[in-house]
Amino acid sequence: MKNINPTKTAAWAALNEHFKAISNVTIADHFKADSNRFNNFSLKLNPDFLVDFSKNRINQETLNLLINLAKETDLSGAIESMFSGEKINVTENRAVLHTALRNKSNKPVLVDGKDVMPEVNAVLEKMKAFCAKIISGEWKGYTGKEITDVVNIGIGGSDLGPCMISEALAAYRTRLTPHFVSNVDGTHIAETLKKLNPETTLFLIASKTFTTQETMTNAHTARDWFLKHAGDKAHVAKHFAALSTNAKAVSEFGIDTANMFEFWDWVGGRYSSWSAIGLSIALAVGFDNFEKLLAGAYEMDCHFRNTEFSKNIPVILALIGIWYNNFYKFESEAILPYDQYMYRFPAYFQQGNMESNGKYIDRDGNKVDYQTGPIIWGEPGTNGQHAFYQLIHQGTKVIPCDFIAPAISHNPIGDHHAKLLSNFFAQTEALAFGKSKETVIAEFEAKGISKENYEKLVPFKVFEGNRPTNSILVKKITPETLGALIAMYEHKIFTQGVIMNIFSFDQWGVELGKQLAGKILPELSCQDKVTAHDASTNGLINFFKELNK
Ligand SMILES: O=P(O)(O)OC[C@H]1O[C@](O)(CO)[C@@H](O)[C@@H]1O
Repeated sequence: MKNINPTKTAAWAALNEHFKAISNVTIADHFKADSNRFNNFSLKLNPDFLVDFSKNRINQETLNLLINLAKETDLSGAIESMFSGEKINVTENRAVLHTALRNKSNKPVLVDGKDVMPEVNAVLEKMKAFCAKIISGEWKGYTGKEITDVVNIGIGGSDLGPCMISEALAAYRTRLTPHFVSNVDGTHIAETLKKLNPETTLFLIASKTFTTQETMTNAHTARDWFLKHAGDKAHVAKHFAALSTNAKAVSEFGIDTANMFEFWDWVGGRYSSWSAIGLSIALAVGFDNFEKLLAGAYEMDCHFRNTEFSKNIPVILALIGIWYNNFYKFESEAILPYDQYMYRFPAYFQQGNMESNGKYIDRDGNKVDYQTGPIIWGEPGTNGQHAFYQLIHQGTKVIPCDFIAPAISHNPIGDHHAKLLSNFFAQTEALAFGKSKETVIAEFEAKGISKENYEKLVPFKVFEGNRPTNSILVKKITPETLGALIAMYEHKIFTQGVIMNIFSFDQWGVELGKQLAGKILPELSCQDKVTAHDASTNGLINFFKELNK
């Protein structure tokens, strides 16, 4: 990958000029100027997957200049570097190959001259066989009963993806009930264990490193709870499996490596749901559906790798994001799924995006003087409408939003879905076009309300509009569609990282907190007052100790 400061490119200078010329042009103006705007500013991955990006503050010139930026920063070269297994995660000296995990072409992908596909396929086969045994009930617990509940113990990428995907595909559930424990707060595991019978529970300890404090603490608590009931350590083999890259730590924990599902250091934690980390997904929705998820992601991978930038969905979404973050200085983006099953999708991409691109050091080790990753947040519609949309419509901050919806519901009850989707369509229309003063007045007058009674209310009821959105409308949230949607955001994040000249696949920013927590932990149980920190931290720790006396 070439290290190019995006702000030093000719495209950036041209974008600056273009921004001055266009910043007062509204989304409504853009629609007036182009009667074919919907067709010109929307793309399809396939007949069932549409991305409409017409309700943005862009025109064709904006896109052309942004595409020049992608070309000048060698996005094409970076895409090939990633897919072909180059060690683009430089600070950890690793390749970045989540795409190999769903490489349905099975064409070789080389890391250090070795094809990774045989290993990938072997683990998939092992997962398939394991799922078949557990789901069919052939696998029995220590008292001879079938497994009924699967508890994934992991955190971050070893939790958010498995949980989000298992929930998003809940309509495809097998007979197994999945549970997810992540927080080191003892409440999380305690409340989960209350619902479980040790005789019929399978624990999956999901940790790339198998050293993460939260996960190992929860795993030990789960094992203690299990052994309290089962007694004999030999029974652990029937009830614990590990998903990890660290075979040594797995066997030290007491899990038979026959029950270990391996992945590799070239799979980033937040990109690992496609690997053995996805075992809880495969158990929850069936291995065939897990494979369909991979196939959907592969379709998006092929689109991303082979499509020219002007028609490339993740690239266009990434460029629009850069445009807002850097030129308009809009700081956050909301992801708003109009699908209750997808309620964890925003949280998933909070990690996906913010852990990948929340960085102020560029690939040359210098501090950047431009914006890198945005703040990502969101909730499912329509709940968000009754919570924070007020600010999106009339606040002083502009928040570009992605609206995501399926045309067909898994639960077609009465007119629920029509109501849901009418809101989905209405919101992006309202955000883009708003409501003028004239319309507000006309509405009052149509109701026969006198000017004297409505006059003071008018400013509060005006919506200035011009609030940007993307709409992603798919036929149904199937495993394939979900796989494609996830891969779409992954590649958007990758594209932004490449252009912003940062390393998207490390996460050094999580280390300091872990390091300090390690120092503080023994201080919490010692008798003496602590004095080693700043006045605030000392004060807080000492007050905590007092409260615990
Ligand atoms: O899978 P592991 O090694 O337990 O790590 C869990 C999570 O911790 C992090 O390393 C940092 O919080 C994430 O990147 C990762 O997803």
